[in-house]
Amino acid sequence: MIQVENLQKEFKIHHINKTLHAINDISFTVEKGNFLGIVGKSGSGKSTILKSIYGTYKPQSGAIYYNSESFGKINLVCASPREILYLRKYEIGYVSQFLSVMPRTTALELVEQSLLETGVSFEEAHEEAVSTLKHFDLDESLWNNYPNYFSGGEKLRLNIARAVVKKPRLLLLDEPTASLDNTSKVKVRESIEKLKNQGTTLIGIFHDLEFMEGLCDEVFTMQKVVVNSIET
Ligand SMILES: Nc1ncnc2c1ncn2[C@@H]1O[C@H](COP(=O)(O)OP(=O)(O)OP(=O)(O)O)[C@@H](O)[C@H]1O
Repeated sequence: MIQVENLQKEFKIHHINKTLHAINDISFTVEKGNFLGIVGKSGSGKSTILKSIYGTYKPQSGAIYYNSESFGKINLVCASPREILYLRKYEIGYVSQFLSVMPRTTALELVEQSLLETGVSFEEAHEEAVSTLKHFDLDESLWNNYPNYFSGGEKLRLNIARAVVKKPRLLLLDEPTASLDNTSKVKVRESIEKLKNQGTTLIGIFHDLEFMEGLCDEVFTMQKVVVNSIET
């Protein structure tokens, strides 16, 4: 489903005149329906990999071949912004610890919108949104509130609900359980298992290794980067 080949991403830090090598020569493959866990020290480049797959970052070299339902085999490193937007809408989901909210949009509307943009009817979007929010135990009194002032855990559960409701083909998880209590973590785990059973391919970063136990099919360990910045 995903084949990452010799991926390299660097950032130019202009004010200190340095180039920072975030990831260097990363290669791995994820088969359809499998879950790859990425582990490694803080700053080793785990999020950079996920953001490169999601099209947020453009790597300097290497390739990310994704087996798309609509486009066939596509190299995400060279994909056009239009293709990336299409894939984000219909095929690839991303969950981070942070929720990006839309002004004057309630929690329920955010989850509904996620489905509406794929072309389903309002009734279907509403029904699915309600059952997903219930599944993640987001208190019903919050559904019609704006999420700006939600707690960290509430935002996170909403963020996960938004991605999961679409049942994406590929789901990228960037520490989605970071600020959750144990009960919520179990809910997330259940959803991941359900998605896996439905054939979703997953790549996830978790600091909580216990959480990954028995969930991942494979684990990719980032090597410690000894020197990752050079003068330019
Ligand atoms: N947009 C950016 N601009 C400049 N440097 C960046 C940017 N994004 C990431 N980096 C740098 O790239 C390196 C890798 O960051 P990344 O967030 O991928 O690491 P990580 O392994 O996910 O870390 P953590 O576990 O702490 O979240 C870090 O040194 C970080 O400072």
